[in-house]
Amino acid sequence: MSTEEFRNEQQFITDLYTRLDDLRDQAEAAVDRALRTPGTGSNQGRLERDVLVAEQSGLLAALNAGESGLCFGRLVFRDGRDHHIGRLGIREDDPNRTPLVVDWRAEVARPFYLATGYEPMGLSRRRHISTTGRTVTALHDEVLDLADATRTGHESRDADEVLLASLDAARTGRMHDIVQTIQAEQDAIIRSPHRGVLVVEGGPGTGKTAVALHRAAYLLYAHREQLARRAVLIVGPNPAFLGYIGNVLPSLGETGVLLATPAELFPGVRATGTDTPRAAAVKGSAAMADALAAAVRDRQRVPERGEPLVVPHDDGDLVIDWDMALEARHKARETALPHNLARPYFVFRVLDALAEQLADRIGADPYGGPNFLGPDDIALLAKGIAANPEVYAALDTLWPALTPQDFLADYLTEPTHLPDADAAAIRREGGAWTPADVPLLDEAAELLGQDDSAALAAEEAERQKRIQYAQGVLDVSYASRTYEFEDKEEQDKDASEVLSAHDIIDAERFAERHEEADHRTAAERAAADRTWAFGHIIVDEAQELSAMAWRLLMRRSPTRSMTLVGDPAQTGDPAGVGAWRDILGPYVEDRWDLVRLGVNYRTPAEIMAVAADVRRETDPGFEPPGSVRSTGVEPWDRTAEDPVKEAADAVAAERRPDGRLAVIAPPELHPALVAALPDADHGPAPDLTRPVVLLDPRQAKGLEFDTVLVVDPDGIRAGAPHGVNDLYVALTRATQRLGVIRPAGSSAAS
Ligand SMILES: Nc1ncnc2c1ncn2[C@@H]1O[C@H](COP(=O)(O)OP(=O)(O)OP(=O)(O)O)[C@@H](O)[C@H]1O
Repeated sequence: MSTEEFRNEQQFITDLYTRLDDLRDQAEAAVDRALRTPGTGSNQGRLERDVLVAEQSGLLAALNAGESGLCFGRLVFRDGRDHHIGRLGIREDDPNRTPLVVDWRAEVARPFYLATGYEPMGLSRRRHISTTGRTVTALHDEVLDLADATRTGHESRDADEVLLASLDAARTGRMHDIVQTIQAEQDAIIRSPHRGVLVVEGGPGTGKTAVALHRAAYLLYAHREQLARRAVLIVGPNPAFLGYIGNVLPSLGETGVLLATPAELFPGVRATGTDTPRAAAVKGSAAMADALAAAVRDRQRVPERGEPLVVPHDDGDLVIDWDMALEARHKARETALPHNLARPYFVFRVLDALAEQLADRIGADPYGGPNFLGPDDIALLAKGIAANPEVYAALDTLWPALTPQDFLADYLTEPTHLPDADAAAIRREGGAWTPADVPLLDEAAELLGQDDSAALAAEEAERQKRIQYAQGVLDVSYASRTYEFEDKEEQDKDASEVLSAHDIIDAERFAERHEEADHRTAAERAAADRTWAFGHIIVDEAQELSAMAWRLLMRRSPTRSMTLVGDPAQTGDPAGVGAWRDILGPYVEDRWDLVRLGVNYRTPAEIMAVAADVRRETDPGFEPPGSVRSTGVEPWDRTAEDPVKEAADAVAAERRPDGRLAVIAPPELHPALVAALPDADHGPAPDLTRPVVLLDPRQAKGLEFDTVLVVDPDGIRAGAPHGVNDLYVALTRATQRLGVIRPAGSSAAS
């Protein structure tokens, strides 16, 4: 080992952290100063201060994120260029702002991930720098220019040493970033253009999630202006998964991303209920869109023929009959507006017709001459009708204003436009919203539209009040100017040249200037806005989404800038669509790209062989992704009279002081397992950082553990509707060891 090489690198790292500390101190001081500044009291002053605080806080978060593994690589080019690569770009405090360390996302850093001996990309040497805290622990050099005879003493025999060490490391219950070891096939996906739809398919452990998250970080770096304003949405299958991946982007210095499950995408609704698999499948099916559209039309009623609505009125009864309502409904529907927005057309049409009706009755000439009433009289009659609350009550029964929540709750009590069996599966009186209801609420919101005319009118009234107030302020200023300037003009003729507020601004603009600006981040605003259009959407475990959930997501992405990652072989959701063509066809036809990841970084070959056998039972030609490593540890498979006790014994034997163990079992076994495993965390959102957790196969999706015990695989396989897929998921979660426990009497251990 060349100690000099090591010392030099350590010195560089030490200096780099000193610079990081300086930058951090500066950012902290800037935030502190801004917060202490008393502010001018003006909104403009407050806004500037808030923007500064937000900017510096963001910078501080990024600098704090860089603390661990700040610099992890170095590129030495044949032409003498020499760059350190890190989580963040950091520059010297010199007039040229010389880069000290280059951000991994910069173009110049690319050879770190792509260069090979065959295609060295101008590199003479690539170095991986491993650190613990601020101390360099290892250097791994790869010589890419074979003509270069210089040796540092850190040349690696095995180019994948750093990757394998990272794959072998004990798990923590939280996903970590992979910036130090991104592989070439992954790099190509991470940096591919952000326009259009990109589908990333790959078997278990091929790094789909890792790639998706690094892609988000890359896009925010490469298109910061655009994406920071519109925000990036990352959709994951469940809250435990989002917790598992939640640290990766902050560790890369990115905080402006919204992570959500599809069930969280209707602001104001928390979906805490559960559906039967059958109900979830029906609610997720594309047929629901037509059923809901038809159900909304059903709410646009007309009286039965010969059974008109009669509304008592001062000037005589008003009669809303079949003809009148039908014609008004036709006109309203002709607008092609959503239900609530078309409603005023219906209402005004009926009001006009009623005014005519009354005029005909009151002003009719018994001798057949023209109506006695003039336009002004008829207008007066119309006004009287429009002021009659009973008229509105009648109109409400015909074309009610509806909220998505009221409409859907009502629809679910008596579902229509569905086959009887489907309707029976989703029929429900009250109860909490379920995840499968959320896309239906969104669909309903689209069909109904929001009649915000009342809100807009209130806002306009508020604005007028502000203008009046501002006018008052300007008048006072003008009045005082008269005296002030008259005095001054006496003494100083130039004083009349001085401009004052009223010279350059009118009341309306003055009022607007004093409106409160919205200071929330784009991600925060997006979370609260159902109609937000995201700059880019990344969907993990995309095969899980139902047709209705896709409709919701596509509405959030009018530009169709999306990255979808998934594996149809792991589909578990009852309504999961699976095939990409079926999912995407309706939205982008065939304008989408598909890339495949083919190397399994998680599951050792020994475990993958067991998992692949399960799939081959239904798909004999099945080929799993090749594992990048084997551990020499064979999975075990036991049959037990008491599988719960066996699981408890196995947990005691298998658990390690560091690392994480998961017991994955069908939900029916959970009560007994909870009792037998008092230490294991469990429930809807288990704490994955605990040494032992108990999960059902659906919860295990996307996660990984050092050791996995699968209890009752046949029970999992028998679960509806994608039992084989669920078992496949369960068997592919381990990075080191797998044990399978079968209750006696189930199929024999293989
Ligand atoms: N280039 C890499 N360097 C280091 N670790 C990697 C790399 N690529 C993937 N990994 C690791 O492999 C494991 C599996 O990755 P990931 O969870 O992204 O796979 P996946 O394809 O989403 O799997 P699944 O579909 O089974 O959920 C993770 O621990 C991840 O950190």
